[in-house]
Amino acid sequence: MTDHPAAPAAGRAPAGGPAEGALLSVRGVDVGYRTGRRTRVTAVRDVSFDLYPGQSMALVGESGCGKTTLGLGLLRLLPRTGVVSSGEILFRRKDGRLVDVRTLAREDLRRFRWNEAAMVFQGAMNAFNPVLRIEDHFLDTFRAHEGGRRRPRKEILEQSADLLTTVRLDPARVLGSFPHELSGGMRQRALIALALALKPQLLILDEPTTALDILTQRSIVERLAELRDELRFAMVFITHDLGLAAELADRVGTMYAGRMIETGTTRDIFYRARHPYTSALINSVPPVAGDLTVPQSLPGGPPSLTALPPGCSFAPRCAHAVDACSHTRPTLDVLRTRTEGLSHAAACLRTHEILEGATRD
Ligand SMILES: Nc1ncnc2c1ncn2[C@@H]1O[C@H](COP(=O)(O)OP(=O)(O)OP(=O)(O)O)[C@@H](O)[C@H]1O
Repeated sequence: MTDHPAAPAAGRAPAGGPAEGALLSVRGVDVGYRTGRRTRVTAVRDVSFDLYPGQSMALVGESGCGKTTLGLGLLRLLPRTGVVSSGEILFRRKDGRLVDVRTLAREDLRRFRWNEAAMVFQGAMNAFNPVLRIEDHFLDTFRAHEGGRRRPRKEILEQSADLLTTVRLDPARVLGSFPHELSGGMRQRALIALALALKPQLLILDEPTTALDILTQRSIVERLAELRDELRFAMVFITHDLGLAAELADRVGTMYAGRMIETGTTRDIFYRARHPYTSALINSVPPVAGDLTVPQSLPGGPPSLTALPPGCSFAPRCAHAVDACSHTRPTLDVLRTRTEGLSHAAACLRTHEILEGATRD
């Protein structure tokens, strides 16, 4: 059963300027990488969404679909060969001003990162400088990003100790340690504490618990959810782990070949997926809820970014594809309108026809 009306699309998702009350309004963002003197690939195409304060959005999709590129692009942390080549990244700053992250000047961008938005990468070992103790990372971060009076070391270390305690680490053990002296889980927690140091309004987490054992993953995820409730930061959570997405996210965006092809509440996506790719992704792993069914593999892989099919990028792998799918590119159409960016939208020409087949409940 579904509560979706089998009605025509209610409009395109989302368009126009910034959404009222949103922390982040992403509009038509493309991100490209230079691959040679005259060659470039577009790894993220025409992505738009709104994120509201305190919301948690998971980005899911197979490897190479553009999740990390989008996350890096939002904070302008792309490698030198990468560039946000079009669109707007509108962000409501702590002082209430709306800025386009794309146009921030160097110094302003430096203040924006950590203070307003921070990113936690996969594999904290690479994020830490191996020759600096954890306490030095905190000192450097606070000093580099706090303007005005230079605070005494003791005061910063006390604050750092409090932050480490919030992620359930023992500051007496951790502050004086070098990164390699900590376990992977401890390092990842320390990195989350560091990312939260300047009370950002947005945290982008890229596979923050991959490579950790399941119990450590669980405890970090639970703590993150609690911290989000306490501190009200918004999260963009990049993951391959659909179980984690279901647990930590209010909403999910599915990415395929650089586009966001479905977005909705976590319930929409896991129980009423309306894009065959999202359904296939969910069916390829044991269910996160409901009856135990046999996972079905999804043959093939995403297309090369340099040779995208003219119509729907998923058509060559899609069991529901018809002729039109190979030449008409579907737009991300709203299927069910909700406020605060929680509308359910899918980019599939056949959404209404394949409705029943795509639902799980
Ligand atoms: N520095 C780069 N130069 C050129 N192409 C790149 C670069 N980084 C990523 N890409 C390409 O951009 C596309 C998107 O990659 P991205 O890492 O964003 O995907 P992803 O969905 O995050 O994958 P994963 O889940 O494996 O991290 C891929 O085709 C990738 O090959």
